[in-house]
Amino acid sequence: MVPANPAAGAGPYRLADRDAHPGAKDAGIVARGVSRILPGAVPVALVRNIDLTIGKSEFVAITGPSGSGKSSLLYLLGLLDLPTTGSIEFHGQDTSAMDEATMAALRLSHIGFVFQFHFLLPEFTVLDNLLIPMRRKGGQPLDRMRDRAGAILAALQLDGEAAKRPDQLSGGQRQRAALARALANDPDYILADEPTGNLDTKNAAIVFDMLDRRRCEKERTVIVVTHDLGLAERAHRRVHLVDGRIVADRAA
Ligand SMILES: Nc1ncnc2c1ncn2[C@@H]1O[C@H](COP(=O)(O)OP(=O)(O)OP(=O)(O)O)[C@@H](O)[C@H]1O
Repeated sequence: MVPANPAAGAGPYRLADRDAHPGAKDAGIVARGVSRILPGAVPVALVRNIDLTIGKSEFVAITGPSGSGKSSLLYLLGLLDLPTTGSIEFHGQDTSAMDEATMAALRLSHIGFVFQFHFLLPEFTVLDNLLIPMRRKGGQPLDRMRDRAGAILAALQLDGEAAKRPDQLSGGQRQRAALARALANDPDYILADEPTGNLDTKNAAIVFDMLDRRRCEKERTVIVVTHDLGLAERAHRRVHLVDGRIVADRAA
């Protein structure tokens, strides 16, 4: 149930602009007949024959039972893994024939990925974890990068933790730091694997608000894999997987 005035916030999450769902008309990531099969004596199909179009400014939740292929699909959509059959089109470009360097450049500029296990670099501070991808992308002076990183951290209520290393943070702070890093290069697509998993209500609400604000204010696309019914209910579209196949794809 979504409050009539989302700003009133009836639950842990507030949705800023639920009715602005633009549908898939401005297609950004298109999966066509995508399967991912691990070879072996008994091949394992992670996802099977997926057709999916995700457009600009959508907030999509990928749901399904454990082992249904949600993370595998997210990795494929985020160009972190390659389909065994079928193709992924990204911004109108077929990625099948791209080399790894081109894919890496696309990821660096356009995709922010929040992993299920944060994968922050343990030997660097939180601030440096944001500055590293920024410097790899380049294009602006270090002072500007620092200001931007500081603003992202402040928006996620992490301004006091910038100089800490990941092992000095709480679980919720680490999860938020991982989201901050994913946002460092202001990606067009934010793909997050269980971004609110194991978070308390307050931390989950901070994460959700940040994701929804990016979508709303900057027309970014958000795709989350989640078991969190609260988060899934507030997405504009829910794609449900069972045994690696899409069994439901519904606008909320
Ligand atoms: N490298 C791998 N080798 C063998 N099996 C794998 C591998 N990666 C994933 N799988 C299997 O593929 C299936 C899909 O995995 P995936 O992680 O995509 O599911 P999921 O829906 O995200 O699960 P969860 O909700 O538990 O995170 C699972 O049965 C998993 O055990």
